Amino acid sequence: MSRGEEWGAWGVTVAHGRHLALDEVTLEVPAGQVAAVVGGDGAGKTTLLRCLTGAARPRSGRVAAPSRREIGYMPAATGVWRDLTVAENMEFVGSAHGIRGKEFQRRRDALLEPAGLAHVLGRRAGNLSGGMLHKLAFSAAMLHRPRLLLLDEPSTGIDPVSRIDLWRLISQTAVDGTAVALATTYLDEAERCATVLVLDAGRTLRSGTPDEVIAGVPGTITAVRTPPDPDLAWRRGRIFHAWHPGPPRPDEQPISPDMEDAVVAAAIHARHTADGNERGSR
Ligand SMILES: Nc1ncnc2c1ncn2[C@@H]1O[C@H](COP(=O)(O)OP(=O)(O)OP(=O)(O)O)[C@@H](O)[C@H]1O
Repeated sequence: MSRGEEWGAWGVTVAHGRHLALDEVTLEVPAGQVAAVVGGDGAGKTTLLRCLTGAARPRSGRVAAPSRREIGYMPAATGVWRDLTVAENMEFVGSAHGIRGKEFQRRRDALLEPAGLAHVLGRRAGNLSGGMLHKLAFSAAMLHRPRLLLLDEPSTGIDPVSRIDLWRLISQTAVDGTAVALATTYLDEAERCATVLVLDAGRTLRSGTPDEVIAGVPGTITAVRTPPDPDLAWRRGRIFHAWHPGPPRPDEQPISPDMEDAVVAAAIHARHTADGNERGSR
């Protein structure tokens, strides 16, 4: 695929029995960009990535993805073999893709050097730190130069410094022209992606650029010490942010929301609308 073409899923619905894991969801993944899929447990993030790999078959909708050999996939559990060394993990993946000899070594070194793993080739993966393990999984997923890279919660559970390292690798991969889609529960990570798709129980709550998602927050968000309604508020450090569906009241000073505010407010709004509950509009 050359730059400018686009992989993705358009209007896909995936059902498990009567349960809809995805309900007419669209995700576009252009080359050279990182597209984030965010949402809580069971939102449908993994199912959407699995649609792009061909492992999940939508009941309706359209998927455009390269062949499986041109997809890199890093599962949430990393997919690394813990009993194998770093070098053996890379060799195993390399042989599965038919990459051997000098070409393999060049590619392995080009990935492990920036990942900070070149000096631990002989260490068992099970003895790596969490951050190193995730960077090894990322390197293995990138070994065959995939056109589409899918990362399922790549930075969950790793320390903040490793998160920064991993993000440097992810950003460079997109800059080099790969199309990247990742599932994450970290909203600060979503904020730095080209596009964000916010899922909740298989439905699209919001999608667009981070600025569009933040600008699309309905109602009013304020900063308060004591929330008037705990169901419509969330903690931000030592204070709370509170949402209501109407315009700002005369005594209110609305805050400028960030991605976390936007996503939480969108989820509360969806619940509020589904309930037909007008508590917040007084
Ligand atoms: N094979 C399956 N059979 C039945 N239900 C499934 C199957 N796979 C996923 N689901 C259901 O589909 C919904 C979406 O799951 P999915 O794993 O895509 O969510 P997620 O956003 O990745 O969350 P998590 O991080 O918790 O996995 C959930 O309700 C889940 O229980």
